[in-house]
Amino acid sequence: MSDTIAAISTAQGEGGISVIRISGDSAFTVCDKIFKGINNKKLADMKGYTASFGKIVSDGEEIDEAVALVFREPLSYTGENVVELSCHGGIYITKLVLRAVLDAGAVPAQAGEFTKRAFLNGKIDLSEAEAVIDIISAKSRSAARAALCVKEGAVRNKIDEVKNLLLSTAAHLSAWADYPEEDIAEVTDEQLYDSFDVSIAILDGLISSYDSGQAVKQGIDTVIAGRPNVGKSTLMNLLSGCERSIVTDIPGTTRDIIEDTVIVGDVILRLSDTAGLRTTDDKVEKIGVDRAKHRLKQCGLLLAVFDYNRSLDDDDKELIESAGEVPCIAIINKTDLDKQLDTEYIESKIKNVVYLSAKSGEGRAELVKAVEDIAGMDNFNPSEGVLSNERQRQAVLNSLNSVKDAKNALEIGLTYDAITVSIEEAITSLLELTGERTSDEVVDRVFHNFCVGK
Ligand SMILES: Nc1nc2c(c(=O)[nH]1)N(C=O)[C@@H](CNc1ccc(C(=O)N[C@@H](CCC(=O)O)C(=O)O)cc1)CN2
Ligand SMILES: Nc1nc2c(ncn2[C@@H]2O[C@H](COP(=O)(O)OP(=O)(O)OP(=O)(O)O)[C@@H](O)[C@H]2O)c(=O)[nH]1
Ligand SMILES: [K+]
Repeated sequence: MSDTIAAISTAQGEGGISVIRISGDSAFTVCDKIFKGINNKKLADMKGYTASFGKIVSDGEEIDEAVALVFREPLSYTGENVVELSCHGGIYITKLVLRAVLDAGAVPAQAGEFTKRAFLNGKIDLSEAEAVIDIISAKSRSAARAALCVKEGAVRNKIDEVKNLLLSTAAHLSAWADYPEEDIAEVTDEQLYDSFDVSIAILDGLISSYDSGQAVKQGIDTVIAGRPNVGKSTLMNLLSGCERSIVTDIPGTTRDIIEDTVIVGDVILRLSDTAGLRTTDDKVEKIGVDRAKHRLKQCGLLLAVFDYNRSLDDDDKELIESAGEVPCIAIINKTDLDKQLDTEYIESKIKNVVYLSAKSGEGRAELVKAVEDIAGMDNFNPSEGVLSNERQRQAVLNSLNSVKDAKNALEIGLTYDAITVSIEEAITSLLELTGERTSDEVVDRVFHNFCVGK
């Protein structure tokens, strides 16, 4: 019998109400010691998914009025008996109620222990548990939507599909090999190729969801670069919707890197506005220019800004060259002014070109579209599953490689035994992802990232 655990599940701070969650075999008897329901109704006698109003009493003293929600195993978040006590929000009262629950026999929950129990009791798999963290930490609608899809099994379903396919293939192969005297239909090469190709397609799809998922969740490390005075700071302010960078008509206004996080359509950009790129004798400005050049070579997205109203110079050309090294959008700014720029040259060098007036906002929608395209948003379909972290990506990658090994073994005519070994490796990697076969260490690491009460 495992301990009955308790923790404050709402944020620490003053609010309307706070919730103390209690989970475990003795949740009802523990809470009945301190919760006095109206008409002396005992929590232990209540049906699951019902509520009672009452008082929290400790050492004969009334602490607060509260509502108790009862969940009966297995129908609860953790799969165990659960009581949720909602008391008046307030740090002092809430801690007092938690103390009373602990005095009555519960033990303090570890970080993520409720969700860990949900996992151990088979309510959710590891991908779904990890999605819980993503839901809590989501900073945009699309990040929240993606996390919710995963919580509802989008990744688990894909993995199950591949797993079942590979399991039946491996079973068929070994039955056929092990019981030659039985009347088992021979596995045809077509069937094998078919199950490998289907598996590869699904796993490939999951892998490619990862980068888009990261763009939605963590954001893309984005550098705004260009000659002095092209309008980089104005662009930054346009995207962030506030005056973040200093805009003046003096070239060389921005000298250090200014950072901000903005949501562009469905994508989060972690923007850095950099010093205008030019050769300079000013010592401080030169440091800024060097930093800008360094940053734009390692970013996830380069917004290379050009001035529609000025002709190309050597600094522009140097920037165009760097554009080949990272994902890049060329932004031709100040389209409200007369054309001086050789835009044909830029179009010939950089694939994604957007015409903009950062000052008026004209062209902003096209820029949003270009950013979403680069982040792969048109193929981003969270209901098809999004791998949410490196652990998941690695497991899928390992599985994918093993399926490819199996296919390769078939192509070069290795024995069915050799093929089966690769299929089994592929399955093992998937079981690690879902947590069906994984070490305590991995499970602990997953739940280590949770807050107490979740
Ligand atoms: N009060 C409260 N609100 C909450 C939660 C909670 O634990 N308590 N949640 C916590 O994250 C989220 C909702 N997630 C939940 C997930 C499963 C179950 C649950 O009771 N599942 C049972 C019963 C399902 C059924 O009746 O069909 C089960 O899966 O067996 C409850 C909440 C957000 N809101
Ligand atoms: N007409 C017009 N002027 C613009 C536009 N965008 C920016 N400007 C003006 O161009 C000047 C320079 O803008 P900034 O945003 O400071 O340019 P910057 O590239 O950050 O400049 P540095 O800090 O020198 O690198 C300011 O006077 C802006 O108002 C635009 O789309 N149209
Ligand atoms: K400027």
